[in-house]
Order: sequence, then structure tokens, then C-alpha cells
Amino acid sequence: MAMSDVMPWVYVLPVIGFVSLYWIIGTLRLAYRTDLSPLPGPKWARFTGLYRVYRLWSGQAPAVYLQLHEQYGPIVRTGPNTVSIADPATIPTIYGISSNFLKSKFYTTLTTTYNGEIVDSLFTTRDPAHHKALKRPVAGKFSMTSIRTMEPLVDECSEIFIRSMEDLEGQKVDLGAWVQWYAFDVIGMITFNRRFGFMEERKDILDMISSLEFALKYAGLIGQVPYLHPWLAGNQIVMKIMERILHLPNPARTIVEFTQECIDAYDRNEKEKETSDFLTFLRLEEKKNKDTMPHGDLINHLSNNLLAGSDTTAISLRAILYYLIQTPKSYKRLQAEIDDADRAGKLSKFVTYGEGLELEYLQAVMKEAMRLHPGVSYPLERLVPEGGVNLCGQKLREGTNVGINPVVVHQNRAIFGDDAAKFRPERWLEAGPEQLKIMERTLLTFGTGTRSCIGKNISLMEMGKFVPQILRQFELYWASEKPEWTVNTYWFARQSDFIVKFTRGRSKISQKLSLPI
Ligand code: HEM
Repeated sequence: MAMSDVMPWVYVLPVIGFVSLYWIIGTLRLAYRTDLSPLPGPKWARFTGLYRVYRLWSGQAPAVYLQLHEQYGPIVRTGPNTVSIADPATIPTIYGISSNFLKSKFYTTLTTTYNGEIVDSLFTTRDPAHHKALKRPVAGKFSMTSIRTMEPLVDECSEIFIRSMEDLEGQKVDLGAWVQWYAFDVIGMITFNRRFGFMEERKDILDMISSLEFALKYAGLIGQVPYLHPWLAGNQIVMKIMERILHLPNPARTIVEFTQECIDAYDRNEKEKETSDFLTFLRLEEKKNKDTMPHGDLINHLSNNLLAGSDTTAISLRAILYYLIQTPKSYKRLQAEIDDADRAGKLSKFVTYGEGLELEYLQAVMKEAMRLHPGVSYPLERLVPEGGVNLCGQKLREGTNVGINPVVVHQNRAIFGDDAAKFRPERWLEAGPEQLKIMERTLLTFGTGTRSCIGKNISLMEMGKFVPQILRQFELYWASEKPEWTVNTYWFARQSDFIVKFTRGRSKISQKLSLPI
């Protein structure tokens, strides 16, 4: 045997041995660290984050987390450094306004790129100073006063939706897809005063929706082992290979390019400036304050609206309509409320946000649907700050990754009652003031505290208008071969197989619905 055949192994084998030993010792030290060792949890979870990848692969995160807490109690070790919490009393400590728990590395898997650089958005940034700087120039645009001026932009999309359903009357309609097209077009209007045209073209334009779904699946799984992200989609070379050779989608690029196109169109078209969309607002603010927003930040804010505000609203709208169709008693009661308001002349041609707020049962239905089916159904991960923390009677060290999955606390029987797993909007109307406060505080549909959803009011306005508008004009029937929808959860709990039929003729329906409930 020649010396040259032997030599490399003489060097390579000890290196492999040393690295393996280092890795094994590190894994064991983490697995048996004193603060997390006493915590209950699945056997393999303490050794590797891949345990969660394995459990979440099937898209059944809500069932997985509910089962883990049912089996192991309110605090469960779900990874070498990761803990899932189910006790609502810990919400203020982890997420509250004065909490200094920062977002975990999970969020790095949801970043976008601009000019070949990874860009953190208001949603993904983990740095409080960066978060503050990003939030300052846009916070006012998300206020309720500002959002009310956006209503005509929403109405334009509702009109297209209604015409389309009239056109498709009596046919099977994939309402899941239609609602997503609607939500995407609305967020396009609110952001740029421009629709993508999903509803007019009746298709997934630029494959935006399917590629976003792909990206969320990636984030949902790789986010469990975020140290792999810089070697995968977090690496520009890998991304180029994935796009050019494997033809895998890159939704962030598509959305950033669309955003750039809208900015160019706006800047070319100097006259059309008086609309209430985000782009107009930000451009006018720049002029007023003579303080130009860096172009990267402009792209960042606008594209983030599309990324964070379309799927989430579509999921919640689907949940509201689905639970209503599946719960005839609630459907009838809501329809009666809408019909009464209509007869009393309390509803405009396009139901306004303010009018929707007066419909007490509608508000309970929306809250209840989002309680049972929160758009984000993964743990909202945070890192324990300096000094450690005591949660559920356990002392956890600085840097421990803790999170509450909204699904789990939303089904807490001590707070929502023994029927917490059931859709029953009445619970929001029956609860006394103290109980109501506790229920509200436990809702994590929009997160809570410093990093809660900035777009909450946009979605509430959009849904609070859309639902009564549709139910006022149509009756909806379940028309799928399957008895239930299908839900796949990778961060967002996305539903499919939501097939319905729409019929008009609401005058007859009004009579039927005024029967006692
Ligand atoms: C029903 C619809 C929506 C739901 C269920 C929802 C849900 C959430 C949740 C749970 C969070 C907190 C995430 C965490 O703590 O990790 C969040 C944050 C956020 N959402 Fe929403 N969202 C919705 C609509 C929107 C809309 C319409 C927009 C924008 C137009 C938006 C933009 C954001 C942003 C920017 C953040 C990060 C805020 C910050 O960290 O300061 N969301 N959302």
C-alpha cells in the first residue's frame, strides 16, 4: 500500500473522532442540564430538536401540543433547550409589555432578502432597538382612525367577491381559495391601492399563494432546528441553486419584486396621490418630514404587509364561515341579528366597520372562531432573559427557549369551560365582567404585549365588514364530499377542502331566520 493512501486517514480519523466526541458530550450536557432535567416530556426531545421536526412533519401541530400537555402537564420539555408552557398565568411574564423575553431564532427562518442581503422585518427582528426603529414610522398607519379611512379599498374587493358568487350561484365553490384570493386582493389595495387580481383571474397569480405555503412549511420545520437555516434557505448560494436548478419557489422574491413594481408605478403616476393606502401614506410622510425612508425599509414594510396580512386573515375568515356552516344554531342566530339590523336600516350598502361592531353576536362569533382556530398555531417562542425565570414552579436558565401555543391555552377548561373544545360563541356573551377579562387576557390569536400583531385592527375591520356583507346576501351550504375541512399547520393553521354552495334569495331566508332560535 502506498503511503499516500494511508496518510489522509491518519489525520482525518482523529478529527472525526474528536468532533464526534465533542458533539456527544455537548448533547449529553444539554440533555441532562440541571434546570431542565426534572421537566417531564418525551424521551427523545431532550437530545435533539429533530424530535419536534418528526412530530410536526405531518402538519398536526395543534393536536401534538394538546396531547403533550394532556400527557405531561403545564410545562413540557420539547427540545434540548426548548420548553412548551400551557399555563395562562405565565402569559404576562413571557409576553407582557414590560417583559424582556426576546424572540427566538425560529423567526430567522421567516426573514426576506433584498438586494442579496437578508432583511429583518418588523415581524422577524429579534433586536428591540431595531424593532423600535422599524415600528416608529408606520405605527400611526395601523391606528384605528387611519384604518377606518381604508374601508372603501376593502369595499371594492367585496363587490368583486359578491359579483363572483352571484355568477357561481348554485355551483360548488372552493371557498377556502376564494377567501384567500379576497384577503390577498384586500391587502394589495390597503398596501398599494392595487389589486393583484386573484379574484378577477380566479387563480393563484405568480403562484404566490402556493409558494408562500411552501415557505411556511420550511419555516415551520426548519424553525425547530434553526441552526440549519444558514445552510439552507438562509444561504444565498443555496437559494440560487434551489431557484435556478431545482425550480423551487421563492415567495419572498416574488413579493419584493411585486412591491418594487408598485412603488415604481406610484412614483411614475404623480397625480393619483389621495388614497389611504400604505404606500401613499409613507411617500407623503417623507415629503412632509423631509426625512426619506431608506428604500430597503420601504420595501420591507410594504412587502411585510403582504406576507403577514394575507394568509392570517384568510385563515380566520375561513374559520368564521366554517364554524358557522357547521353549527346551524349559531348560523341562524347570526343571520337573524344581521337581518334585524338590515330591516331597521342600520346597515349601509357596504356594511361599515362601525356597523359590524354593533352586531354583538357577530363579534362573539369572530372571537370564538379565532379562539378555536388561531391563525398561528405554533408556540410563540421567546428566550428567557438574563437572571433566569421561574415558570410553573420551575427555575429556567437564561437563554432557555420557552413558548405558548395559542391553541393550547385557548382550550384551557378552567378558563373557557368544560366545552372549551367546542364552538360556542355564547360563552363570550354569558361571561360576567371579571370572567370576560380573564378570557380576553388568555386569547393569543394576535399574540400579546410588545410583539403583538400590529395588523390586528386591519383584519378585524376587514372581517367585521365581510362576514355580515356575505351572510346578508347569500346563504351558504356545505358542499364537500368530506364531512370536515382539512387543516395543515406549519406556523399558520391553513385549511383546505372547504367547498360550499352559495344561493341568493335572502328575503325567504330572512323569514325563515326570524323564527325563534
Ligand atoms: C386575523 C389576522 C391575523 C392574525 C391571526 C395575526 C397573528 C399574529 C400573531 C399571533 C402575531 C405575534 C407573533 C409572535 O408573537 O410571534 C402577529 C404579529 C404581527 N403581525 Fe399579525 N396577524 C394577523 C393579521 C395581520 C395583518 C393584516 C398584518 C399587516 C398588515 C399583520 C402584521 C403583523 C406584524 C408586522 C407582526 C409583528 C409585530 C411586532 O413584532 O411588532 N398581521 N400577528
